[in-house]
Amino acid sequence: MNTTSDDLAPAVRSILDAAAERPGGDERVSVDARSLSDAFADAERDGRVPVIAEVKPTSPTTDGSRDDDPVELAEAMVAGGAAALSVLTEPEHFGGSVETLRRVRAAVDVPVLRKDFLVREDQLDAVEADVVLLIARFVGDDLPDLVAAARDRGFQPLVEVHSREELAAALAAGADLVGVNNRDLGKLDVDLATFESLAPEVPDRVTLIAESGISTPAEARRMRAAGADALLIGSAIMDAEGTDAAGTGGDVSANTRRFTSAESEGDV
Ligand SMILES: O=C(O)c1ccccc1NCC(=O)[C@H](O)[C@H](O)COP(=O)(O)O
Repeated sequence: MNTTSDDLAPAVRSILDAAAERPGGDERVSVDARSLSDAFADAERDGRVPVIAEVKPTSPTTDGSRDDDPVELAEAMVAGGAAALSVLTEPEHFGGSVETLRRVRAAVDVPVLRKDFLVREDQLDAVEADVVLLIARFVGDDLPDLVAAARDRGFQPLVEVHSREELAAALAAGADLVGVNNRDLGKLDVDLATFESLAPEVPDRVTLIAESGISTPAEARRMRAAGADALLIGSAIMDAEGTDAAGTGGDVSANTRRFTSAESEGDV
């Protein structure tokens, strides 16, 4: 595993350069985390597809941005049946912040994932969250130590992979929450077949999440049929393309409901 400039899209190289500079927290955090697997089980019991809805104001692959209050967006996602939320804390390329995550987590009672590009242990201490993302491709040989450091602080580490090699590294590091990212961070292409090819290699004991590129209820069903315990969905819920001049976009609650009800009778 390596992350040389050659094998990363320029936007992703820029994200990683910024991440390397970003400071950590002043004090070690200790989190009383809300259980992600309980939240998924609750959703299944209610007949909702377990969805982690992402508060993602913008991104390198999004035209424009949504400037609505992130807390209002988060509450609308929960009203739409989201089992959990993901909040970008990366400021320079995604319009996120640790303060946004703090406000969202205080306003909702579902688990909240901190979505960022963490590369050092001290960066775990920047803000409390229930789940933290560790991207196998970016942390390389530090993955086992970062998984342990996250757990020591009370976080549930979600290890993101995109290849067989990264999946093997995640399992060797003891990950029990794995996300398969359908987006190739080398080219930024999205291919849902990525999840379909890796899912059969994942042991049943692992909670498996399909990430990125899910844009219709039919695609949500496709990922579930391939073995996804839950789905991480950002762009299709934020619907930034539908934003007006004030940065206000489509109905996030209705957008979320399309996915959480994707397996309900009558849905097409
Ligand atoms: O979303 C991007 O443009 C992006 C670009 C470069 C690195 C990472 C990127 N996204 C991070 C994510 O993992 C997604 O925000 C998340 O999986 C949701 O994806 P989507 O539903 O396709 O918005």
